[in-house]
Amino acid sequence: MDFRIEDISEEEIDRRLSVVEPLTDSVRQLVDAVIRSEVSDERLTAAKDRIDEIVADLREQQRPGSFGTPYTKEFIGMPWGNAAVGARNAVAPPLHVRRSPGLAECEMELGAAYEGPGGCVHGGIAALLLDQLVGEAASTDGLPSFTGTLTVKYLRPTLLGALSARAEVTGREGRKTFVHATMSDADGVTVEADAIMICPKDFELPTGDALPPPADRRLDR
Ligand SMILES: CCCCCCCCCCCCCCCC(=O)SCCNC(=O)CCNC(=O)[C@H](O)C(C)(C)COP(=O)(O)OP(=O)(O)OC[C@H]1O[C@@H](n2cnc3c(N)ncnc32)[C@H](O)[C@@H]1OP(=O)(O)O
Repeated sequence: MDFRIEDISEEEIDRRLSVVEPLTDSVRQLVDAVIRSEVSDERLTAAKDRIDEIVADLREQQRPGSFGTPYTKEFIGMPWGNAAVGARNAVAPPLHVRRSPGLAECEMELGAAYEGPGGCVHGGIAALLLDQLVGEAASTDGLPSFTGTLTVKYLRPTLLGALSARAEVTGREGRKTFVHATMSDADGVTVEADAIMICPKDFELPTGDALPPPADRRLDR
């Protein structure tokens, strides 16, 4: 796991987010526009050329590998490449997760980029988002948990649009945390999941000069 420390202030995090979040949102718009565009083939080809130019520009300076999850000394994580919540990741819806002890909740808007069956959310996307949420619920005490087993039950089709999701810890047993999660539309639960989350055997929390107690740690931005 990547736990590199980046010694920056919360103000600096906010400054960086104020730059990358609008960019990521524009890329999300681009993805949606490409999926649904009905302009001519010539205009699609011209769009490709313009996008290729932007890609070449961004490639001039690239981080090797993935983004990872850097932490500040105060233990604020920056999982900005994360597939479900990453501030720099246009693949992420993103989820803006609210956490309290043993609980993680969020609302989201899933559009054309998340389609599986026509007009409905892809089952793998629902599983991805619930996986993130069970991980966040299991980790509200500051210790990370990996998904050991995730069992997903699709109760009825989830239409694309406004949705909410919730994950709640239902029990703990040694390094194992049990979490129940649901995804819902306006008419109720469409998908439910049960997870066994496991804190890895040899995991040691990184230490920081000003490491706050677990309950006060902000796990990510
Ligand atoms: C800097 C700090 C950060 C702070 C906090 C930040 C958090 C901010 C939120 C992040 C949220 C991200 C959410 C994304 C969630 C993913 O996507 S995680 C990625 C997908 N999961 C993986 O890649 C996990 C891959 N597997 C592994 O790494 C290892 O198999 C595991 C799961 C860590 C377990 O390994 P281990 O510690 O060696 O486990 P082991 O000692 O064999 O077994 C311990 C217990 O667990 C049970 N067990 C083991 N494997 C399994 C399994 N697969 N299923 C069920 N039970 C199992 C065993 O039976 C045993 O039970 P008991 O005998 O104690 O009753």
